[in-house]
Amino acid sequence: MHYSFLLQGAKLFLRRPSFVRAASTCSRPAISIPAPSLEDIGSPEPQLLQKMVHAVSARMDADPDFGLRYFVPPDQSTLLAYWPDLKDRLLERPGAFPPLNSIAARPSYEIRVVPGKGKSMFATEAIAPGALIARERPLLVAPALTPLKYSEERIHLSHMPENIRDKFLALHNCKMPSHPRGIMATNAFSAGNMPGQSHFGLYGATYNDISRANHSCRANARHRWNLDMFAGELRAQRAIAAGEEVTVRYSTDGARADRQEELRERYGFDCACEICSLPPAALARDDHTRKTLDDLWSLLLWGGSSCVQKLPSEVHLGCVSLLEGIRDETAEFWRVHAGELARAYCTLGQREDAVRWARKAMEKTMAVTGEDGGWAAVVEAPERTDVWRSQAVGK
Ligand SMILES: C[S@@+](CC[C@H](N)C(=O)[O-])C[C@H]1O[C@@H](n2cnc3c(N)ncnc32)[C@H](O)[C@@H]1O
Repeated sequence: MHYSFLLQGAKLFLRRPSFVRAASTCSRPAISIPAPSLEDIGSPEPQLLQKMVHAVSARMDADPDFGLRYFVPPDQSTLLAYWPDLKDRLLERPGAFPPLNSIAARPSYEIRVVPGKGKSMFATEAIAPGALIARERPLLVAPALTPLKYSEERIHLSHMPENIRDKFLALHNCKMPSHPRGIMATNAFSAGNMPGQSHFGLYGATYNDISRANHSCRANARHRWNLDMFAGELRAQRAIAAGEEVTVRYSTDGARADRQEELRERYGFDCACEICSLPPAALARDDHTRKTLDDLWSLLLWGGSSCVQKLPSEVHLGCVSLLEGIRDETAEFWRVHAGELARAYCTLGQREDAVRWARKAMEKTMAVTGEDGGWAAVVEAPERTDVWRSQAVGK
């Protein structure tokens, strides 16, 4: 069975954490978490993916009406390849497919060629953490989890309006020219699950501009899918200087060797970012810290928000200390830990620290969700918010 699931920025499955006593090698505070037995929980891992693909394939083979369908909105701005039902569900939403001029944002980037990297995105002005860099209607939105025979690019292309087909074909293809989904495999970002669809509903979005953002293991920007606008957004994960390259992290993490292998295999390049170029001793520390943070993150995802809130504040301080030690700006990590620290300092009535962490939580939440998550009010006047002194101390 040939299938394809190749998306940037999509962590499909959690790796099983090998749990965590961290940081002793980088003279940071040690973290010791009372972990549930993850061996007991087990992990879905690849069998689940395969089962899902087989299920789609079997249903398609049994039911000729279950094939992919195509939709082009009146402004011809995009091609949506969808499973039956999705179009109606999408179009039922108020204001679905808003016209292009209503989603436009003033661009703060330009695309230039960099030798060895191809087309690349650069900031044309200073960009604040959490701020919008680009908002763009994709050229193509298509299911990410599809037996290959149903979703070759040439089939999508035959439905694509001419003006966007030329742009799509001009995108980089790091696979062999004959690869049936090479352009999508190189350029698609996750558009998440579409409404009303479960595992068949995972979609990928391919863009004219956003797909020009290159990878860095210390990315300064993050992609998110905005279903209401039927558009993708790039937001800054940290302050970006005018002239700096705008980078995203393709779906890779862990130690340098693992990242390098995945990037070479999936995207055909050797990463030479500032982290991959660290000298050996610093690299060993960085690898260890990233692995620790990834394991902890997997645990938090398994445990959900209640697990996050039960962790002692020292754990969040320890994580922040680890993140600062490796200068990692991953917004997902930061928004959880900074948010919990802001809550803790609100509980203690320590205004200065509460505001400091609330500002960080606000910036990172903006980068992830496009909204401030209520943290702007805490930054403004913590004592006027519900979170101030509201939680039991010593939870
Ligand atoms: C999504 S495209 C990014 C835009 C691409 N540079 C272009 O010219 O359209 C992914 C491809 O860009 C290149 N690329 C991305 N990040 C890179 C990096 N850090 N160093 C070198 N090449 C990179 C690789 O060829 C990769 O397959």
